[in-house]
Amino acid sequence: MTKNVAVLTSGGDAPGMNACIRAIVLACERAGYKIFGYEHGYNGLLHQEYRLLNNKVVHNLIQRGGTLLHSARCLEFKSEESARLAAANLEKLHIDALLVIGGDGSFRGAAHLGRFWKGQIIGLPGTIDNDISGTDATIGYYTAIETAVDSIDKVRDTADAFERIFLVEVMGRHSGFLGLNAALASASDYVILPELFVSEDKTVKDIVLQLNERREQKRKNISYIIVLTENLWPGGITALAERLTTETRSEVRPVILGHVQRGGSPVSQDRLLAVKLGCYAVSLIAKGSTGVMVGEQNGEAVEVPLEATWTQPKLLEKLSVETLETLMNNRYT
Ligand SMILES: Nc1ncnc2c1ncn2[C@@H]1O[C@H](COP(=O)(O)OP(=O)(O)O)[C@@H](O)[C@H]1O
Ligand SMILES: O=P(O)(O)OC[C@H]1O[C@](O)(COP(=O)(O)O)[C@@H](O)[C@@H]1O
Repeated sequence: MTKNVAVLTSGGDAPGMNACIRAIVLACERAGYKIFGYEHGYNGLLHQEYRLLNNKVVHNLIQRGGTLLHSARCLEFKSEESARLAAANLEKLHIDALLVIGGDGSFRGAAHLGRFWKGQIIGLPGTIDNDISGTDATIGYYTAIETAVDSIDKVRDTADAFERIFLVEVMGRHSGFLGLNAALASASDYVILPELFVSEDKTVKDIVLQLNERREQKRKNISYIIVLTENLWPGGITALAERLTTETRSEVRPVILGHVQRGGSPVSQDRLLAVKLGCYAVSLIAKGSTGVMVGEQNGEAVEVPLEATWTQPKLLEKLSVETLETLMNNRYT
């Protein structure tokens, strides 16, 4: 049966969102569905800002960063009035199913809309933070690790040349996946993550202990790279850099990687996840699924209730944490 399907991207953009849009469009065409793209996240739903999508529009798109449909944060969407307006706009276009590519905030928005609209709603996890329960990885996460590792490798060159200590801030919002895996893959020396954080004093004491032990063993000046997850240190990276400068008796330079981590051509792991989840989400439309996010767990496609994506805790991988302790944070203890 022919259906009208709409897709939007919402919240922080992530590399691979375009690959996902492409897969959705091609899978919809194959199923005989008409496909609409709402622009600027939930703002597009409120202002009936959309375009028709087809295979020509998504040609040569899989490798491009950002999102063809643009993304946005739309605070007014949290109100009942906005959700009712969005529902009315979807009705006007006779949309049967809405696919939302975004993070946990976008899924809260999707669940909110679901209280006022009877169409099918399916979420697809798109965020560099990998902070969504119900899927092993999120679209954009692997590319962000690559970008952070590439940047830390460059910081290492100058750190080694000057035998300096660097403090590198990575994104992640309140989650340590990006920090943990970027630090491991770049052979950083210490990593500060929300999931393992005990206190400021303990962290500083640990770093000084590890650093001094390393200095003792090498019997010379050393370079040292500490990775810090954003939004964690009271007073921010500058406050920590100043404190470490005092306590290590060496100049500690802060570097914020920032939005660089959201850009770039998606690596193949993100493209693959994006196309698999895009096709799977479209296959669920005929089945009548709604109020779910699609994810990948141990190589299998899964549907999880939208609410579980933000209510269930997502734990760091045990093996990665153990490796971190051996090679980084507890290396000399
Ligand atoms: N509780 C909520 N109710 C309704 N809409 C929400 C809610 N939380 C977030 N949203 C919508 O989802 C958008 C994206 O959420 P945000 O948390 O900024 O990003 P992400 O989806 O990447 O986590 C918000 O700008 C808003 O439009
Ligand atoms: O671009 P903004 O609005 O400053 O948001 C920054 C935040 O967005 C992210 O890059 C992505 O987070 P979301 O995918 O949850 O939106 C976070 O890592 C970061 O904290």
